[in-house]
Order: sequence, then structure tokens, then C-alpha cells
Amino acid sequence: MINYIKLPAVLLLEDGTVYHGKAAGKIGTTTGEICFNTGMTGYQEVFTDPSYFGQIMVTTNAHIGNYGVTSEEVESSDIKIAGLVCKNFNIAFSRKMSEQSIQDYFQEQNVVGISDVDTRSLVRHIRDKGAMNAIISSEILDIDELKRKLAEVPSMDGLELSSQVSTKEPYYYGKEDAQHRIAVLDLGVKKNILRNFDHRDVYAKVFPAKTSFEEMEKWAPDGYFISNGPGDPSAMPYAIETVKKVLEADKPLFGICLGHQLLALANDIRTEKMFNGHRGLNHPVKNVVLDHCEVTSQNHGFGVIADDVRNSDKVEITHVNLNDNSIEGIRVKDKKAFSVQYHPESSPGPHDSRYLFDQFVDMM
Ligand SMILES: NC(=O)CC[C@H](N)C(=O)O
Repeated sequence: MINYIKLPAVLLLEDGTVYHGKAAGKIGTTTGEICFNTGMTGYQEVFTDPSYFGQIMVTTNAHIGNYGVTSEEVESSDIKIAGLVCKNFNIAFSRKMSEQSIQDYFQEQNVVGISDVDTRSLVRHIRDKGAMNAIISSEILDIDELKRKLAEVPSMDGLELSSQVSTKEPYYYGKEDAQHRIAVLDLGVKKNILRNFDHRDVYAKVFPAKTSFEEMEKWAPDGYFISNGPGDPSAMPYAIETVKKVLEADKPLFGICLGHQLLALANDIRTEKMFNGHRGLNHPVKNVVLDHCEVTSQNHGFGVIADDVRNSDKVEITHVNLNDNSIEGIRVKDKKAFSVQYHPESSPGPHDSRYLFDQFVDMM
């Protein structure tokens, strides 16, 4: 094993709280909105999920890196989190299929992290104080200098980020002779969503975030999928417009997470920044149509305003969160359009909600 000397590193939160720890990954400085994920496994899938772009991740599992990384377990081409805060950053790993250590992986992809932080106390702090920005550095240890840098970081509220992670050119996924074909509006789509479609004999053409409905319609898809992704949904008028056009044309539509928020916005339901988002693998959700419970994988910092949904004459509620009663799923009345706030492709996470992909296929 390489002899790895852990250099000091600092984490500074927007409210002035300081945590001292050790450098993990690349030596450097990084900023973003701090958030925590309570999942016990699946760190590589989480780190490569484009929905986390611009966010510093705190992992509540005490060990990160202990089973290494592989080129298989990615949700996009590279690491998308802005930085990592963890307890133990394990450079030694044990798993036959692993190809690399987490340290080499982070270093190769220029990702800065901090370990040896009391993440239990940090998570309780964020839980009580709410979402805020943060800076990690293993090169600048002067707090005043870090404060100046942190003051320049924009708030996640009002930030459009999808166009930074979306594909630049359209591409195809799946088998060309499949039974159905869908247009995927890529706002930061996770690979496992495309895999789930492929497994159900659905061929996808994945379009850049700012593609118009008319452009996608030229390919004559059977349905439209509006993907997950980073940033504030209300800062995406271009995508809201596209969703409105899909609805006007009465095409089948399925939205996940950011896609759910955009379907709500297209129906005059507002979204809001949550005090703390939902990020983990064990969030209980009730399907109020089928009267059953699902344990779900979640990752969102914005939500649809529940009163707007309840007062809406355009949509109805299909799913609610059993922890906080927030709205987890809607369908548009008299249309073939529905969406969920959580992640039925669940990578990582339980597979309880995969039936939603079948529901969409049946709609087409
Ligand atoms: N996973 C997602 O699509 C996240 C949606 C949105 N960026 C949010 O944080 O709420």
C-alpha cells in the first residue's frame, strides 16, 4: 500500500462554522451548496449523478472508498459533485471487481474533499440550520481568506445548471428496432434511467437541454421523458415551455425529479427551495392511487408547493411522502402525463418503484 500522508484541510460553512480535517482527493479548493446523503452504499453512483452538480456532499456513512470504484457503477461520464466531506476516506479497498481506489479516482478527476470530519455533528448542524454554501480547502487554511472566497459563491436558489451537464449533441440509447421510441430531454439524465428504458424495449434519442419540442417531434417519438438534473427548476423557462408544448400536443410524458418539478411549473404550480432536501435511499412514499407504500431513493433540494398542487384543477396527487407529507407524484388530468419527485431508477436504492417505467410504456 502506498504511504499516504494526510495533509490538513478546512471546511467553512456560510454561517461561519469551521471544521478541521484532512485532505481527501485532489489538493485544492472547492465551493458549492452543502448537502448530506444518508445512503449506506452506492457512493460512486451518487458522486457521478449529474443532479448533484454544484453541491458539496456530506456522506453520513462512516466509510467512503472501502469497496473502491469501477467504470461500471457510474451515472454519468465523471464525478459531478463539487466536493466531498466524509469521516473515513479509505484509500485501501477490497472488492474483486474494483479497478481503482477512491483517492486515485478523485485525484484523476480533480475533485477536492475533506475527511476526518465529525460528520454526525456536521449533519445535525445542517439539519437545524438548513441549506447553505460551503468551501473546502487543503491549500488555503486562512479562514478570513476562505470567507472572502465563499462570499462570491452564488446561492443555489435561482441557479440554472442543467445546460452545463446536458449532452452537447443528440445521441441514441438502446436498440433501434425496439417496440417504442422516446425523446429524452437531457437536463442531467442518469444512465440507469436510460438502462431502465432499454430493458423495457424502448429506444431513446437523448436531446440537449435547450432542444425545442418541434425539433424533437421531427424524430416522431412515441413519448417524452423529462429527466432529473441539477439547479433550480424555476430558473428554466426554456424547459417549462418545452413541457407545455408536449402537453398541448397531448403526447405521453414521464418526468423524474427535476422533470417532475417542470411538469408542475408547466401547470402553474410553483416550486420552492426546501429547508433541507431529501437525499438518501430509504424515504417512505405512499402511492395514494394504488394504496401502497414504496421505499424510495431521493435527491432533491427543491420541491413543488403542496398547497398549489392541492388547489390545482389541472393535476392530481398520486404520491405523498410519509415523513413530511410533501408531494411526491402528480398526474395531469385528462392527459397521458405523470411525474415523481423521487428516483424510481434507484441507482443506488431499492427497486420498489420501477413499475413507473412500465406504466409509461403502457401509456405509449
Ligand atoms: N434529482 C433531481 O433531479 C434534482 C432536482 C433539483 N435540482 C432539486 O434539487 O430539487
